[in-house]
Amino acid sequence: MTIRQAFARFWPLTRGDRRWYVLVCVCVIAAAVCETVAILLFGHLTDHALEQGSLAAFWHPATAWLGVAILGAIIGYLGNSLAFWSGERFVRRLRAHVFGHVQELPPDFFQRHRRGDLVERLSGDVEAIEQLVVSSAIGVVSAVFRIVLFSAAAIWLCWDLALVTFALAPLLWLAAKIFTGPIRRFARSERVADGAITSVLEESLGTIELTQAYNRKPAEETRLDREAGAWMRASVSGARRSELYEQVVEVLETLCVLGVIGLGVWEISQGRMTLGALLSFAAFLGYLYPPLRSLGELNLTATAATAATERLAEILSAAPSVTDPEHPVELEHVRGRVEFDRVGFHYPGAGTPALTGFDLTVEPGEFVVLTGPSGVGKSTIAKLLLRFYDPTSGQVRLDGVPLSSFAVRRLRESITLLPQQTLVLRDTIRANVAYGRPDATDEEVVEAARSAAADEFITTLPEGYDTVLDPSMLSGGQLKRLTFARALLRDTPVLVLDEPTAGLDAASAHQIITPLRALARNRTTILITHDLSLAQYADRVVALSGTGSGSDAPRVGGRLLSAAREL
Ligand SMILES: Nc1ncnc2c1ncn2[C@@H]1O[C@H](COP(=O)(O)OP(=O)(O)OP(=O)(O)O)[C@@H](O)[C@H]1O
Repeated sequence: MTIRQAFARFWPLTRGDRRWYVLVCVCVIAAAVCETVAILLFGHLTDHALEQGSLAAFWHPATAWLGVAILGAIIGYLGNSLAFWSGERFVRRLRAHVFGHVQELPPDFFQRHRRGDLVERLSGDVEAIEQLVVSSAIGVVSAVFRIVLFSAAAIWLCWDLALVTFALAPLLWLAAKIFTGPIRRFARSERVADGAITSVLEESLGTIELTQAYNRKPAEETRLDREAGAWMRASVSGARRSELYEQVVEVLETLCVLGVIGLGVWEISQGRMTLGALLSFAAFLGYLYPPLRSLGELNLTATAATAATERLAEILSAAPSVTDPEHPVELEHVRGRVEFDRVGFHYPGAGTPALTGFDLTVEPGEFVVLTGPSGVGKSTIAKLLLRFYDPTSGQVRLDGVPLSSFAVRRLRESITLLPQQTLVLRDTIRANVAYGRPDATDEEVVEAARSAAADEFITTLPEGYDTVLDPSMLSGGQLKRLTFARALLRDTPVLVLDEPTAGLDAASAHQIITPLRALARNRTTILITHDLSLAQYADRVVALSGTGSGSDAPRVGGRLLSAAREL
């Protein structure tokens, strides 16, 4: 991606803030004008006060110089503060934009990308793009204006000396051009290595018990060291190139200063120039080189930022797997009839289908246990019902209407999923229970917790419902009951539970039976499990065969009495 493409990709996000950038540019220009006036006053002071030794000639230009310096300082302060503020605003907006997009992406996207790398893209890469889109853009305007202003003043003072100075500019550009390619390469490697380091740290800290129990400390350290080595090589090589560039520029500048002084001495000896004019000219040179140099450096910064741009653009180009229809069907009074009609599904990029020709109808209020061998597609059925994906063939319907006819948000308001993993937040117990219904009253939260048999252990915690949850302070069964309370509070007509007893010992699994039945009461419930002891509570058991199609297990009086035997 070129700088121009990278800039064009993210510039539209600055809409609404551009007036602030214009104001920053105005401040930068005003500050440069103040500097120019100050330098001219310095020349005047040299010729009229210093050379003549006249104190009377000192006061007037000195007062004016001080006034201009104070004005320049105020404008500089306002401009720089505003530039910083608007840059950070852009970072915030860009991060929110990418984060909003990431939240709509399907589960397989998160399986393909390491979480640490995504975190790095949302933090470091976002800031690098700010450098390109806001700071560099303002920097270019500022540098160009200063160059024009100081050049005009230098030409006005002494045009032949100015020509010597300008002869150097193409050399500076050439140097920047030579160094751009390698610096960009190293910047890209550094960004990738940053992501890899965050991933290793995140994975390693997440599995710390496994690491300790299996004595894998040295292996984990080697893993981090490998990524850190790649990062260090890229970082040091990039810094070396940048430093070399700086030094080359220094030498070029010295060359030019010597040329100017030599020529200036000759001009003074010929009586064509005063000492004040030469000193002013040298001061303009001092002011002219930083913006000239910063143009080259901005090119390098922007080049380095394109690596970050590519990484964020990759996220933004990943499309959500489902979208809302143009005219969504309104969902009111959902009864909860769920139908899978000849459903086939292929995960993006997978070689074999996860489901083929799957049929299942669950009547409103029915409690169905879904079982079958591992990998047969049970969790996939839950994902299709929540519309994380649309089926590749066939249809999933709710109350007879295809799921794709509903707005995704509204559909998910009617279905509650309890995923296999017990997901809790580091927040209060109250906030955890009310996660699916933040507007619930305290009474409703307590009521849900009571029905889920969670109230009994919550009230023994030091601060009851206000205790900030640390998952290690509760048992697996208690955490599960907490998520049941969360689901109860949502009170949706359809409920999907994915392996609620997975990871629980027999005693904990037994503890969740009563809350589970409370949860399933009066709503369409699909319970995915390998644990056939749960089958006795269901109206029906559906066993998925290896081909992915469903078959109803025999029922006795509407209730399966010995599920294990029948299956
Ligand atoms: N994101 C994915 N990309 C590609 N293939 C996938 C993805 N997720 C699941 N699969 C595959 O789809 C098939 C069905 O997976 P699914 O998780 O639905 O099975 P399951 O019956 O729930 O298994 P288990 O009982 O072990 O949880 C499996 O072969 C699995 O490897």
